[in-house]
Amino acid sequence: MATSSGGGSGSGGGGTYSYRNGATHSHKSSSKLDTHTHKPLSLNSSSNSSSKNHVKSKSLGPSSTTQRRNSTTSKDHHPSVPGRVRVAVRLRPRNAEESVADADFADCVELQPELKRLKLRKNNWDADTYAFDEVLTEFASQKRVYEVVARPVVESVLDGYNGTIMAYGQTGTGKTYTLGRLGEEDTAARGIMVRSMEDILADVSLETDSVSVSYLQVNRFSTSI
Ligand SMILES: Nc1ncnc2c1ncn2[C@@H]1O[C@H](COP(=O)(O)OP(=O)(O)OP(=O)(O)O)[C@@H](O)[C@H]1O
Repeated sequence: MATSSGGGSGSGGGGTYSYRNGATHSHKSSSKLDTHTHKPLSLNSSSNSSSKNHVKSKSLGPSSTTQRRNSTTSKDHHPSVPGRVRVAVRLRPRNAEESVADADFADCVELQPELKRLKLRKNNWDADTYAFDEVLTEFASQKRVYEVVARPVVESVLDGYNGTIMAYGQTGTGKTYTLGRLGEEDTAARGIMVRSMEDILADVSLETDSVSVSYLQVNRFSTSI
């Protein structure tokens, strides 16, 4: 949803898409994009080892749900239509500069996490409301963001589906923080990429599976890998 870049007046609303089954998604926006794609992050089993009781074929389609592993978490995390794009919005805390300037974005952005809605006030009498699959406040931990946004996609990848996690938003809204933080100083700060790799590597067999990873950053007309 292109409207998930909530966070007016320089606040940090970053949208996060997650998607599985390998379809592409595009939207028209001049925002900078960070893309963490699971398609190149492919899992290839080099043998038909029976040591794994779940399928890792990339050719599985949505109709192959009967072949999916019996994962309660997968089901729990996919209460909605399987295969559709899910969109979350995360608001970052004010930074020091904004605090000093007493930026008033709190007055124009109102998160309603229970209702999974974000309200953008245009003025005292008018507001637009946007619905999301997840609404993550400035107090949401990296762990929580991973669990609600990325873990379902990682589990789908481990079931043999393609999946994509993409963060978008204007500069400084927290895309790199959300996706790319390594957490070297503080492991609680680990971002989606590190946590995804941890879960994937914990699940695969290093003897029989191969894992490749790529991380893309799309900035208007340029892409860096
Ligand atoms: N949830 C958060 N909690 C605390 N600090 C955050 C959070 N999100 C972002 N920040 C901080 O905000 C600043 C900008 O974040 P970040 O670099 O991730 O933005 P970005 O969207 O990747 O920007 P750019 O598009 O310019 O690369 C950083 O200093 C980062 O540490």
